[in-house]
Amino acid sequence: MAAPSAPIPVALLGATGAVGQRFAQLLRDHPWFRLAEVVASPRSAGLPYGAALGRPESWWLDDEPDPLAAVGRAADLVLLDSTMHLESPLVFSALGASVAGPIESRLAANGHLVVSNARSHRMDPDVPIVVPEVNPQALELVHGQPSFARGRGAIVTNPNCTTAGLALALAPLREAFGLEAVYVFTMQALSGAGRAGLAPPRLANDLVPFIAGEEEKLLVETRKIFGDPQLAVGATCTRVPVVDGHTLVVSAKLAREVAKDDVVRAFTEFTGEPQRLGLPSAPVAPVHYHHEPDAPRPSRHRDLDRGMATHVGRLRPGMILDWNFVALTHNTRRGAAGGSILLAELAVERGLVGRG
Ligand SMILES: NC(=O)C1=CN([C@@H]2O[C@H](COP(=O)(O)OP(=O)(O)OC[C@H]3O[C@@H](n4cnc5c(N)ncnc54)[C@H](OP(=O)(O)O)[C@@H]3O)[C@@H](O)[C@H]2O)C=CC1
Ligand SMILES: N[C@@H](CC(=O)OP(=O)(O)O)C(=O)O
Repeated sequence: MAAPSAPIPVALLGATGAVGQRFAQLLRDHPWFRLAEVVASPRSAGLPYGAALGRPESWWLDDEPDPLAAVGRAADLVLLDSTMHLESPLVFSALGASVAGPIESRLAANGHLVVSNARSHRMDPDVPIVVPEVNPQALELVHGQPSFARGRGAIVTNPNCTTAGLALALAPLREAFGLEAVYVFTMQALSGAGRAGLAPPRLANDLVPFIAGEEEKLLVETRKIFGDPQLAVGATCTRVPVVDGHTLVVSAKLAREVAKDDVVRAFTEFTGEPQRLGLPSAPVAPVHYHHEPDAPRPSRHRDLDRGMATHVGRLRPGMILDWNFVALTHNTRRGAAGGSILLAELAVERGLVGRG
């Protein structure tokens, strides 16, 4: 498709949080979108965005230490309160789930397409959870949303950051061989817990073998993305002292017997609609297969292909389920802000932005 004739103005809710800052960084030079409105809590509203980001313990992107350079011209925008009227047709939400639900619903009713990272609406029957390479057809669900049917806006979501990486790693196997059951053990980065995880004192020389609600979300969101309510998905989720990048140890039972070469080929040949359409944030390959014995590792692999791919390695036959492997995904790029921006590009391509 042709790029929009002029950049589309976008609003960003939760602009000061860990995911919001990643959005602003990724939007700085985006060819289709221009960050025009930034929204945060009442404690930040009224401040220039750059000044809010410069407050002590306010900047969370370890890979770009200067907030003003990271967000560019958006530093001059004044932070709005979430009750204020927004002009932008496209709204990205990086709000905490405790406040996101009603704010996102009101904006959709007012004609905005809301692309949300929050879990608040993910499991609503008429709200799609979309991983653009895996289930782009799910965008059709918006036609069932009352606001959309009235010619107004809609809500679309990307999954939980762990689910996003799991779905990308499983999709090639499911597509090529069929998938019957999955067990996943996760080692999740500190940035997954937002500023609560990144603020000092950071977890060190320790791990936390529990993340509230995460194992349940992995089950229900994976089933919804694959449209398979029977899929068996077991999980144990842990927090480890890595800043960015969720690492998953996956065991998968396939619907038929296959050789290792076939599995590797399924990973390496997997591609999707973002690649076919040449969307600006699409990774060259959604899944990168690594042959080195100690790959993938967060520090070496999470940023490859702009942090938008899932990295798979250590593939070997399993004693309990058919195949074991390790999958790594950048949680605030592909798992959050980058995944949302890719989804918004797909929504633009489908004509879902600017109806209201
Ligand atoms: N971190 C990750 O890897 C992932 C996170 N998510 C989801 O993304 C969302 C954001 O996460 P994260 O950035 O980590 O969270 P943070 O806690 O770092 O940031 C929360 C943001 O919400 C704003 N906010 C809080 N209360 C209000 C309010 N009443 N009105 C308007 N804005 C408000 C905060 O503004 P202020 O600074 O003014 O308080 C801040 O900008 C969450 O729903 C999370 O579950 C999803 C996938 C991955
Ligand atoms: N729970 C994830 C991040 C997150 O916020 O997930 P969700 O958007 O599903 O609440 C983590 O801790 O790494």
